[in-house]
Amino acid sequence: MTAPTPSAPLFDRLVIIGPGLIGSSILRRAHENRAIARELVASDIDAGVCARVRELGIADRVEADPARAVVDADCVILCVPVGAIGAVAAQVVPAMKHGAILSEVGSTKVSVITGVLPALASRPDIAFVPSHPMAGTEYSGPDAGFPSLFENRWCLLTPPEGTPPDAVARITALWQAMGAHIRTMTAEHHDRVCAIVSHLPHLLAFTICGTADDLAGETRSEVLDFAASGFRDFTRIAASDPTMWRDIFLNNREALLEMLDRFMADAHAMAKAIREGDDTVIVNRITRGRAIRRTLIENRQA
Ligand SMILES: NC(=O)c1ccc[n+]([C@@H]2O[C@H](COP(=O)([O-])OP(=O)(O)OC[C@H]3O[C@@H](n4cnc5c(N)ncnc54)[C@H](O)[C@@H]3O)[C@@H](O)[C@H]2O)c1
Ligand SMILES: O=C(O)C(=O)C[C@]1(C(=O)O)C=C[C@@H](O)C=C1
Repeated sequence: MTAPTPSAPLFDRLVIIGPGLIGSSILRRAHENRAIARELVASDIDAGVCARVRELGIADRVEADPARAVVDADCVILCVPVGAIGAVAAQVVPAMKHGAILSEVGSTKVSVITGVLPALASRPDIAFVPSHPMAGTEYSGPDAGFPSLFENRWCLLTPPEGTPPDAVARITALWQAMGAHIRTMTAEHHDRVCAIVSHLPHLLAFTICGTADDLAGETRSEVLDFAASGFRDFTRIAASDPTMWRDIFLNNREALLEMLDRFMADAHAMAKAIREGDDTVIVNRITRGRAIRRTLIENRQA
């Protein structure tokens, strides 16, 4: 009796451009589970990041030149800030092999897809499958990543119309191997959803920290020293990377401003209720917030 042949890995060569928090987490998981890719290659614009990824031993090969890194890859995932994705796609696409898959993990989608499409115009053989893992932390860089980052988290796919279903199925399998659950949607819907559940909360956190800090400066008082856990929860989010968040805000401008307008209208309604002593409006608003938190906790436990 012959031993069963182990099934081939999902990808022969998987390339991560930008092995920071997200890219290095993908590498770590794929390094642990060799059914994901036979060979892992990483490339970064920052020589220090390349050196650190070599030290960490989470890629089989590290290339400073992204065009060299992607040669013969089955799948290339761009894990760079949103504002750099289009330019990096233009650098790597001409060097990609026939029939390979290009993916990216940007936090916004409409402008990212618009930015990548020109690079693909002369390469109809390359399938493009944008993805967005709804997982992260306030830390960045290759040391911040960890293999379980995507476990039990959503990963949103926004394949443009006409993307070959086989490529979507392979990127789905990749994220499932990362431990994520998949949802497919249009880029426009993605950007509106992320504007309210991710981008606006970050905007509020950056702003409230700035307001409190200004107040401390103006009154020369120690307001921030007394911050208890409520304010500290905001400061965790506000500690996120400035380049990443500048790019997200500027690249999801319309949806973010729409959600900000809605939020400001609701905040004004709350201010009016407080001014007028309308306890029904106040209590209703707080009760809704509490119910949302409880539902999230129950769903995560399920
Ligand atoms: N941090 C999160 O919570 C989170 C979650 C989901 C998606 N994302 C998205 O993932 C992407 C990466 O985010 P991150 O948190 O891993 O960032 P990060 O800063 O940890 O890593 C980004 C890496 O990209 C490199 N880079 C930047 N420009 C480059 C270029 N032109 N060519 C090659 N490398 C380049 C940087 O040197 C860095 O090593 C962003 O698009 C972000 O919007 C982030
Ligand atoms: O947990 C965090 O610190 C995050 O900011 C992660 C978070 C989010 O807002 O939930 C941030 C940006 C992403 O595009 C996806 C996830």
